[in-house]
Order: sequence, then C-alpha cells, then structure tokens
Amino acid sequence: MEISQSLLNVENLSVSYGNFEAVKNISFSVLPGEIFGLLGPNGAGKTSTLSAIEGLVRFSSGTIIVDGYDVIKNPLHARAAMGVQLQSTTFQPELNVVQILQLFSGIYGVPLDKNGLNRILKEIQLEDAVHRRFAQLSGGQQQRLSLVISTIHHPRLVMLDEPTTGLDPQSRRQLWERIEAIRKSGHAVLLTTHSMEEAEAICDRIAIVDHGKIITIDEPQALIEKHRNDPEVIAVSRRGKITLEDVFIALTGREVRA
Ligand SMILES: Nc1ncnc2c1ncn2[C@@H]1O[C@H](COP(=O)(O)OP(=O)(O)OP(=O)(O)O)[C@@H](O)[C@H]1O
Repeated sequence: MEISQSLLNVENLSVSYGNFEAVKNISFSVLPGEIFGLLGPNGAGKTSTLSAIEGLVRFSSGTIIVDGYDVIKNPLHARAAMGVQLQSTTFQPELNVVQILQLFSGIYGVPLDKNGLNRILKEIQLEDAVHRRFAQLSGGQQQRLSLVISTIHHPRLVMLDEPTTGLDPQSRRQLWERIEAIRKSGHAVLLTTHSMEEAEAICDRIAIVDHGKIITIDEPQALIEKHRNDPEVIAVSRRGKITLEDVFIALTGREVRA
C-alpha cells in the first residue's frame, strides 16, 4: 500500500509505559473513504495506539504519518488534519450545549454564526437541549455532540474511541449513519470497538489486536470466510452459525483479560 495514498500510516509503532510495552511494533494504514476498526480484548493496546496518533502519549519507536505529515516532525499540520472524539471529562461541566459548541469552534478557528449554530443543533437533534449541560444529556445526545465537535474543523482523519458503547439501538444506528457520512465525504475514520456487530456493519477493514500486536488485518466478511472451517472457530460457534465474534474469540483466546 502506498504511503502517499493513505490518510494514516502507522509503521512499526511501539508504546511503553515504564518497562511495560503496551504496543509492540504495529503497522497499518487507513485510506481515504475508509472506516477502519481496531478490535481487541481489554488491555490489547487500542487506546494506546490512538493516543500515540493523537499525540497524547509519547511513542518509543516507529513513525506515524497523518495526511502526509509526520506527527513528530510536523505536529501542528498533523493535528490539524485529525479530529478526535472527546470524552465527557474534557468538557467544562458548567458549560451548556451552545457554549460547548462555541468554545470548540473558537479553539479550532472555525467561524460559527447563529445560522451555522442552528444548523448543527438541528443536524444532531439537540435543538431542544441547547441550555442543558453535557452531564444532563442522554448518552446518545452526548455522543452526537462529541462527534460533531470532533469533526467541526472538517478533519480528513476522524478518530473515535468506542463511539457507541452504551447506546440504545436507535442511537447507535444514528451514530453509524453519521460515521458513514464521514466516509462518504472521502475522509477516513479510525475507531475502536468491542462490538463485533458494529465492526461487521460499518468497518471496511479491521485489525485484531492482542497483547500489543496485530494478529490480522482484513475485511470483516473475508476474515469470517477465511476462518469459518478452523476447528477453534467451530468449537466456539453457537447455534451452528459462524460470526465475526467466533473468529475473534478463536484468534484471541477464551480467557478473560485481567
Ligand atoms: N498510562 C498508563 N500507564 C501504565 N500502563 C498503562 C497506561 N495506559 C494503559 N496502560 C496499560 O497498557 C495496556 C494497554 O492499554 P490500552 O488502554 O491501550 O488497551 P485497550 O485495548 O484500549 O483496552 P480497553 O479495551 O480495555 O479500553 C494495558 O495493560 C493497560 O493497563
């Protein structure tokens, strides 16, 4: 895969916390118009990988190129090209929906007049919740607001850490549609998820990560086809149907992580 074609190119990335190596020499690329999922058991190194790309943790070795910019040599350009989903703790608790949108449009240098503000509020269906603070919103409303903020500057690469965890099916579908709209615009999405259903539904390719290493990278359906006759996959399957979760469990093992 040509590096120049990729919106994100991660090459031989390692991340350590003291003596503990959480990410071990991983490489992958994300293309324009692609939704790429990082899947892995708890503690596999997914968030550490995202954090390294986002510039939140220092990595011990490797290179990360975002939209052609090396995150170490050109951090400002690289950061301008990415949108990062913010966790609720990042929002000032005393600010309401409108104030949060105004704050982040200011931070990103994106002009937001009254019409623009109303358009966004309508788009994320928060017109009736403008005066609520973040903590007073439902999980679905919080995620819609977080996603719109992470894309307010139209970044070419959007990174989402477990964007739909805890959402009801309606809210999850709506988020999926918004994520798919990012893909449609030719931008790329890198997300982490524990939902195999989500990976199958929206990811073009997935990387299965375990113990800091990438076990495999493929299209979800291709991965199922490739492994459907593996004895370990058949052994963990239920009701005679082979799913992505069966392949995932067979590849990463049945034991629960600490
Ligand atoms: N700041 C830190 N200091 C020390 N160890 C850390 C730190 N952050 C993460 N780790 C460890 O690194 C490993 C990878 O953690 P990471 O959060 O990247 O995993 P993950 O795949 O995102 O897991 P989860 O699915 O549970 O969110 C884990 O063993 C974790 O305990």
